[in-house]
Amino acid sequence: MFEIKNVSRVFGQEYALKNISLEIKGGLNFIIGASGSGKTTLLKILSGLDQDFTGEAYYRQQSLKALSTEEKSEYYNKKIGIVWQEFNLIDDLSVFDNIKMPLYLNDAMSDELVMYTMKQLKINELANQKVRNLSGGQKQRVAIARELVKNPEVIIADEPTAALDPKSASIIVNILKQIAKTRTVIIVTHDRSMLDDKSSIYEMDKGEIISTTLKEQGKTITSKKTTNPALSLKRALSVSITNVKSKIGRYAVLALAILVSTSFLLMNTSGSIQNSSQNGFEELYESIGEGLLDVEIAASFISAGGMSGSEDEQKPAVDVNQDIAGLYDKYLKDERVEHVVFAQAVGNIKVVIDGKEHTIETSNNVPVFKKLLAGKMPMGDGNEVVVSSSLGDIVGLSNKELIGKTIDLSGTLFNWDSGQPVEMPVGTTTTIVGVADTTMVVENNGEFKEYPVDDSFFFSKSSVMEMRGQANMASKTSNFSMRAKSPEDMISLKDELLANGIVPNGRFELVEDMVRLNDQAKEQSGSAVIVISVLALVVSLAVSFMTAAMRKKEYAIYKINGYTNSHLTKITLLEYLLVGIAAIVLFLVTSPLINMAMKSFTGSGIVDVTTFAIAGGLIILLSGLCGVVASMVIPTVNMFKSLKSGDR
Ligand SMILES: Nc1ncnc2c1ncn2[C@@H]1O[C@H](COP(=O)(O)OP(=O)(O)OP(=O)(O)O)[C@@H](O)[C@H]1O
Repeated sequence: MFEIKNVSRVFGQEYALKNISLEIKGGLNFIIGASGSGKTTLLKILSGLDQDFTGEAYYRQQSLKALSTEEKSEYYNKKIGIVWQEFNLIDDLSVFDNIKMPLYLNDAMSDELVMYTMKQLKINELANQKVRNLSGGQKQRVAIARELVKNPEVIIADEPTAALDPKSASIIVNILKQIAKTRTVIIVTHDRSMLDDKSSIYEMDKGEIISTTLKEQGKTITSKKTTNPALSLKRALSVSITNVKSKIGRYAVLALAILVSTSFLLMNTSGSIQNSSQNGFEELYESIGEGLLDVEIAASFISAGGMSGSEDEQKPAVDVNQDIAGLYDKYLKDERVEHVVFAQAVGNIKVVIDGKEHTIETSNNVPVFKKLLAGKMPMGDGNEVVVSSSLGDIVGLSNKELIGKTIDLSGTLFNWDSGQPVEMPVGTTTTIVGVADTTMVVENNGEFKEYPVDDSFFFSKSSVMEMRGQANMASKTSNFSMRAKSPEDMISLKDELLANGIVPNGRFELVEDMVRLNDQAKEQSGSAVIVISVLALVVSLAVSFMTAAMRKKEYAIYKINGYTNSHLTKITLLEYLLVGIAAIVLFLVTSPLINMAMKSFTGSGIVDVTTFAIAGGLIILLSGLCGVVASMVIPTVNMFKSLKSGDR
């Protein structure tokens, strides 16, 4: 069965095996000798674990030195079974799952075979117990059962009784002797009490065979025709599920770590970083109103000395005239503009509504637009108007009821064409399309005061033109005001107007300061979030790597039962896929909490389906990455070192 010809193994200058030759046939075989005599070195060669020797070693004419990775996998899974002094079972798996483990690579996998073997070894009642709770003798029986289900041609036992009490040791020896009746058993030991006169005995000393006692051979299993062990995706998933279940705490921590890093990464990717200075904006909006973002364009105004700059401030007040023709139409369709309204003041207004005439008090103020309360802005082609909500109080109609009413409006306009104000009567029949809050907010020493401006009417272009025509005004263009969609849009509009030689009016400095502050805070909280997410990512990867490193012995146990690196990588990646799925479920369950945390940290939360989809994708990506990092440990596993750890 085994043929060893002139084999030597040297470590440094020292010979662990010195030109030994032996043949092992069927039945029970003992390799004995004192500590350091070379028994383990020989065992490693017989089991294909050490291929770095001189001479020749064959198993059934197959060179052990030339075994490829695939051939080794087949050798371990179908031809030989190794029973170790320290059992080498997976402590967190049940007795049943430990014994079944090699069978996933085997076409003949069946739970009945596992049950049958457990019965034979009288451990069937322990089937569901975790291995870590068993006695040494019970563990060794589980280890033997795991090797037996493979139906191997040879069982090699390395000091199988050394860790057992005498009673358990004698049970194990008897079991091995029984097994030797049907297949080859090789026992490596220094315990001479195990020997009997029916077994072949090879005695070693200082790396040499010093005596050989050959006895009549028992039965051997005729060489089996076997195939390369394969692990289907379904079976790999079964192994992964069993593993995850057995170490649920470890995988829960991983899922949690992935969840935390995803949450922080989400703050970067979903662009939801807001910040505390947003509150500053909100406060301003609340006190000043959305009018904070208004950009006013006037054909003429009196400048107190320019927009800013100490030099300009010294300049005397000047009349500024600028050509604003066409600008209303231009900005009506601009992406950055929320709405455009004419700032056309009409005095002595009388409104006929539902046949009744109402007089509106003249404020001598330009119309004030704080906020649209109902309807829409007067930006259509026909005669349209937005009125103050105070009109509703005067005529006894709600904001909603006002909308759609056609009114006759009359009043006066001042024509300045001659340089002197000439009051002209005007009138228009127009339809109410919206109702606005027309309260004026004035800031005085940091305090905001509100004044109602009831004669604020906002006309569409055609109504304004109609009235300006009646007042014989030469200019076809009235002053107007446009509201930017965002602070950034407002600044961009101002810059564009200035570049085109138009001086606009608005609270630009205030908004510019806010934008600057906002950007700074965004940058700071953005980099804090990046640092935290990178940290969380590193922690997840480190936890994965460390967990994998802690599993080296477990991976070695799989390998000595025939699993290849690619089988184990498949299992590990599937485990991390399961972790990812668990993290997604955890994310969905805890999303209200995560939402709250993100809101308090960044000012905005995860609310929409897109964010949830990104979260799902990120979790799977991260789990995959952790799986890949964990899998990198697999090829580095030194089987013999991991399985004999602490033994040398
Ligand atoms: N990896 C190694 N590196 C260096 N020396 C080694 C190594 N493995 C074995 N040796 C040496 O080879 C000799 C034989 O060791 P081996 O482990 O085969 O003996 P053994 O009979 O199995 O001993 P024990 O019963 O104590 O396990 C010893 O002198 C040992 O120090």
